[in-house]
Amino acid sequence: MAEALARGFIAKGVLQAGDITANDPSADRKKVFQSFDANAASSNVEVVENSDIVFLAVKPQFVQPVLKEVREHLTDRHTVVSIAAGKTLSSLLEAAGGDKRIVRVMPNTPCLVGETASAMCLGGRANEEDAEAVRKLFSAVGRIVQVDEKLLSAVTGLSGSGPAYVFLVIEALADGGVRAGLPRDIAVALAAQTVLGSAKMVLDTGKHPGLLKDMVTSPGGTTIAGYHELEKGGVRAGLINAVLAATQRADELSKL
Ligand SMILES: NC(=O)C1=CN([C@@H]2O[C@H](COP(=O)(O)OP(=O)(O)OC[C@H]3O[C@@H](n4cnc5c(N)ncnc54)[C@H](O)[C@@H]3O)[C@@H](O)[C@H]2O)C=CC1
Ligand SMILES: O=C(O)[C@@H]1CCC=N1
Repeated sequence: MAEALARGFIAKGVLQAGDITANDPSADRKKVFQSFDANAASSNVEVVENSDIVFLAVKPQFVQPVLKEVREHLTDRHTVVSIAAGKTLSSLLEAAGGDKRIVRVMPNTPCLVGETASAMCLGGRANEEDAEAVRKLFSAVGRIVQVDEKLLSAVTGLSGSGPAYVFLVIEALADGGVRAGLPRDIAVALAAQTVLGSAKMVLDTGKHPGLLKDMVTSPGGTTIAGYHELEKGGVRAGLINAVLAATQRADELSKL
């Protein structure tokens, strides 16, 4: 995620590569950052010393140890942004010290292509200036909304994890095309463009997705024949349950 965010911010010109300093215990991961001209640090403290906005993009179980490692170096200058699933503002503040400016963001991987769906909430002494700085970064790579922290697990279950569900849908649609005789590359391209175009119609028209579905569905036609199979297969309930299961898992992670 750190790489996807950094590459996205640079691609959209909201940061220069030289503005970014990253650390990772893995030498290979550091080389990835250097490959696009970001600075590699030799410690997390060095990252904090070189940055105004400090991103915490480690796995949830490493968030508290990393914050404790750098807390003495976090000053009034710093906005701390955690993207870790399930790590609450109160646990972040406890590890960082209560007087810090902390923002929780739940992004998703399409930030890499400038199309993230992200949500944020503010904690500690974080103020409107911090919110604006984070909004500026994430709006450059997609959309960001501000929500109450109690909704962040649901955001994680829907848009944080959601790209995986959509990739499954694209893969399965392409498999259907292959089963019906299309070459794989053409099937994947048509499936992905269909998802992209449909998503754009929802966002651009503001019309209810059910209404847009009805516009495709001719009486006695092809679409209703296919659509009936999706309902028989429980696709709708499967997607609802996926979001719910991931939301519950985010809640569980917040209690660990
Ligand atoms: N992958 C995704 O789609 C999303 C992930 N997230 C959150 O982002 C965070 C990172 O997830 P991923 O990027 O998927 O994981 P990842 O495992 O790909 O990246 C984490 C990186 O942290 C490094 N690391 C481990 N210990 C460290 C330390 N002490 N100091 C500095 N770096 C250290 C690891 O070597 C690794 O390169 C997680 O907390 C996850 O909940 C949030 C939204 C979406
Ligand atoms: O699977 C995960 O835990 C992370 C959080 C949201 C997306 N990926």
